[in-house]
Amino acid sequence: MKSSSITIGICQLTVTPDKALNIRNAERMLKGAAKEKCQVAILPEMFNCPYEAELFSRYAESYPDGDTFTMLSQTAAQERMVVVGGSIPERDERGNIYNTCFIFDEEGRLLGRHRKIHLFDVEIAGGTVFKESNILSAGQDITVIKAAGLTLGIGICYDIRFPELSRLMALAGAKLLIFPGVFGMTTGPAHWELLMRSRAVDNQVFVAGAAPANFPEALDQVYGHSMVVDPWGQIISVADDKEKLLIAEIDLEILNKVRRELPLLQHRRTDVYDLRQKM
Ligand SMILES: O=C(O)CCC(=O)C(=O)O
Repeated sequence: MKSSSITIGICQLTVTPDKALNIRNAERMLKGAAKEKCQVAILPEMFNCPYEAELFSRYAESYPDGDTFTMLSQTAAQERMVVVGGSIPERDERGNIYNTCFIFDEEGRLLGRHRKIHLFDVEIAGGTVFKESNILSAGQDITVIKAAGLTLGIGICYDIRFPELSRLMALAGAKLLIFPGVFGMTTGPAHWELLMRSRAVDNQVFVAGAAPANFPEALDQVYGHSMVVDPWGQIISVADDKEKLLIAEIDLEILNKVRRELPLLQHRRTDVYDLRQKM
């Protein structure tokens, strides 16, 4: 492996109604990623809880208490690997519930936390109907952190549809954007790959999308297709809808080459338009 690159692993696991089983599965796949020498392992959105709004409150945990946090932190420390904990329902001290990604470093310490900013409130005729804001509160912060010698930007699922967010993360130095996400069978086949590749090309960054595997007995079928895209917009690794550990190499030489040859970010006309983070 080159010194300019790191290996990441996406754990595309099956999420069942059994929370304890989901946590054990996540631990098993994280350990599998460590065996493959991944420096960063990534779990999907809501990996401890089926994606059903009524269940979020029942499966929620308050940091630092809870079986999910304990497993994430211990596994990160035991395997000396950064763990990007997909997301879980998180309850704050006032009882609000967020869709939150917790990130742990190689010592098992909490590195950062991303609360999903854009809530998925949609009504697609003949397809998906969902109103996350009935149950969830929205995050207010943009999450860019340094881990494993790399700057990471984290968004969750619907967050990927908002190019401003990805651009702000890229401008803050993120070289790998990570989106745990559960796209269903309405928007998944139409938009998942398109969005991953668009954000990669827009910002000349690597993009990793971490989805759960499809669980045939689930109420709603999910699309799966975890993938990693390079800064040229090429898919370098992709799963189908089955359980899989997806490995990819993030080589910053590729990113630097793309940015050198096609200096998109330098060509922005900030004298004509501007984009600012508010808080
Ligand atoms: O944007 C989409 O099509 C899917 C988003 C979603 O399922 C979510 O944010 O939970």
